[in-house]
Amino acid sequence: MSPALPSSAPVKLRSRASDSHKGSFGRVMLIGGSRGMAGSISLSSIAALKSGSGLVSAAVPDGCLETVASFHPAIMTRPMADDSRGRFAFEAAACIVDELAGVDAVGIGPGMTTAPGSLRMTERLLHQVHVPRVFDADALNALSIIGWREQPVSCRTGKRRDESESDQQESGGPEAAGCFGPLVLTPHPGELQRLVGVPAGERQQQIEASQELCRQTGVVVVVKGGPTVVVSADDKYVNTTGNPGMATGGSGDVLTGVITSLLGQGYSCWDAARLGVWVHGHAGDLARQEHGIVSMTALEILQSLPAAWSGLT
Ligand SMILES: NC(=O)C1=CN([C@@H]2O[C@H](COP(=O)(O)OP(=O)(O)OC[C@H]3O[C@@H](n4cnc5c(N)ncnc54)[C@H](OP(=O)(O)O)[C@@H]3O)[C@@H](O)[C@H]2O)[C@@H](O)CC1
Ligand SMILES: Nc1ncnc2c1ncn2[C@@H]1O[C@H](COP(=O)(O)OP(=O)(O)O)[C@@H](O)[C@H]1O
Ligand SMILES: [Mg+2]
Repeated sequence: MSPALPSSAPVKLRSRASDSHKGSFGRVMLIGGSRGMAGSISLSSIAALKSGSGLVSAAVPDGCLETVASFHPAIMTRPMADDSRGRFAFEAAACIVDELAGVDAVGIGPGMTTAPGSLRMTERLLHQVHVPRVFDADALNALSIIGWREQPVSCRTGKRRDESESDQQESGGPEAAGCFGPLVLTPHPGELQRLVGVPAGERQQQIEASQELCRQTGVVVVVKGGPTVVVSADDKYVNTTGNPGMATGGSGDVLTGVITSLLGQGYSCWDAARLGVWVHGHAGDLARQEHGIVSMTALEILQSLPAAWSGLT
């Protein structure tokens, strides 16, 4: 029996002009990975490619560069300083802002660990980078650890107040809407518990706390689950695709790449998050159809993205 046709996508896919070139569809960078978790950032990077990005780079700890590079020849890799355990070193954070010159969107977090270098990297991405960003996995854990909402941040400059005397006079703090620029958070319930302090089992309360977070900071939150709910300051979207076969390691890493790609193509955070979760769930449904709910893996979700996107063009 074939599954029911999917409900329609919440956002219309943009058409491609005949004179478009790779720069027309966004240059994106995925940041993450570590020794032992090179697969996660590879899944994200390939998902971005398969979601239409013109150019995809992966910034990874030097020690896992060859592994990440070997998964797909079209992914460019940027070696970043690593520590003795194959995680981002503190020095990696020093040059990440320069690495992002000319990049249209960034996704950070999968497989990154919460090593000191990763915490610093996340902090830089939060305060010093203003292109649209997706924070997932360990970037979310890093936010919880660094106490991102308690830090006095200038909405105008993005600097911490103690970094700039002139900011002392400015009104508004990190709680003012839009402080962090265009930013999508993609927590699963465990990560969300760390972020907002509401237990993973309390789904409705987690959604409400996420919306409060959106109101205070201007971010968009993808509350993962079955079904995933996308939350903004004044709206909620309940996704209609996906299935429990997607409860398999790496499926969220694929989503990170999909949403980052859409941000790089110019979709707003709200549209990129809604369209991203929809097509990701649709790919999951196609993977289930072909491989079954028991055996499907994140790799099959990734490999179903072309068919999922084709249904929209
Ligand atoms: N191939 C690779 O390289 C892969 C690498 N990966 C990388 O691994 C790193 C760790 O990420 P993670 O998500 O595996 O672990 P973590 O953040 O500790 O969260 C788990 C905790 O949250 C709780 N929890 C409650 N509800 C939950 C829910 N619905 N969904 C999920 N969890 C839920 C859960 O509760 P429990 O299961 O114990 O009931 C547990 O206490 C990260 O860098 C990631 O990118 C992965 O992407 C996989 C593929
Ligand atoms: N029961 C389910 N029904 C629908 N989707 C699910 C279900 N379980 C997990 N998913 C989806 O799979 C993904 C899991 O993300 P995440 O937990 O971050 O995985 P990982 O970190 O292993 O890549 C999310 O997009 C989530 O919505
Ligand atoms: Mg995850």
